[in-house]
Amino acid sequence: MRNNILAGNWKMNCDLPGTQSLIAEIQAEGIDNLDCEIMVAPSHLFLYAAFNASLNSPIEVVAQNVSQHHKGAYTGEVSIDMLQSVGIKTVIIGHSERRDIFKENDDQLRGKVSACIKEGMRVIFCCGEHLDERNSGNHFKTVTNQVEKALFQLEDKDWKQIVIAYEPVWAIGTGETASPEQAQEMHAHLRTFIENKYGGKVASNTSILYGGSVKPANAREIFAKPDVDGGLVGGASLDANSFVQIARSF
Ligand SMILES: O=C[C@H](O)COP(=O)(O)O
Repeated sequence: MRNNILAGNWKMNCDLPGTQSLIAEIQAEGIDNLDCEIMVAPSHLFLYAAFNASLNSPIEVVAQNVSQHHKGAYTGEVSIDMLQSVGIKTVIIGHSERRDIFKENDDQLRGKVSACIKEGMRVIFCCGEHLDERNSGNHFKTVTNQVEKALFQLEDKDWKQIVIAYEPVWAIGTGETASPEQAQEMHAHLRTFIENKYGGKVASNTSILYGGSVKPANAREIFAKPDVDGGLVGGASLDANSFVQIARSF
């Protein structure tokens, strides 16, 4: 049985006081009886503070990225072991900003996913097409390729640690949301793609989140779709009231 999940990706926003106060504001909105897991992804620098601020609440603090290397001469990188040592159990991998701006490729993402799974981390794996890929009718192929290249080395049992986030790049931070029908169509396509490789049990137990300009006004309609199991939210996650409104939209 798969879970509903709402994850807030804070990207490169919020300093230390801002991180602590945003967590306190989310808690103050009243989040004890939500019908979803609730996660926030602050900057690496403030993960430990965020982890401490979230203790005794349903909020899980997760990381925005991780190195595929375990230790050594990788200036500026953060390892799985470092994340785990400050209480982090889940990491976002393959966000389109990591792919497009920082040129992370399928091989690196596959390495990151494999390393995380081996070390017991949960992974929120992002995939999504650019506008030209959708306009040329290649969006299904683009997205299934991303999933195949980074995830299809995994064994059946590993999928308990995988969450997928479908984020059409043209809908990220643009105010332009995929319609609920477009989201459902891609999520169903992905689930069938996973089923063809791993079988119905793995496919039906994998949470698939939608990301791209999710806000309180559109969340309920998107989350109502049968193959949409929640959201990965950027901009609207930086406002506690909006974020919790979205969390109440399941
Ligand atoms: O990780 C989150 C996505 O990039 C969506 O961002 P957004 O909600 O600001 O469009």
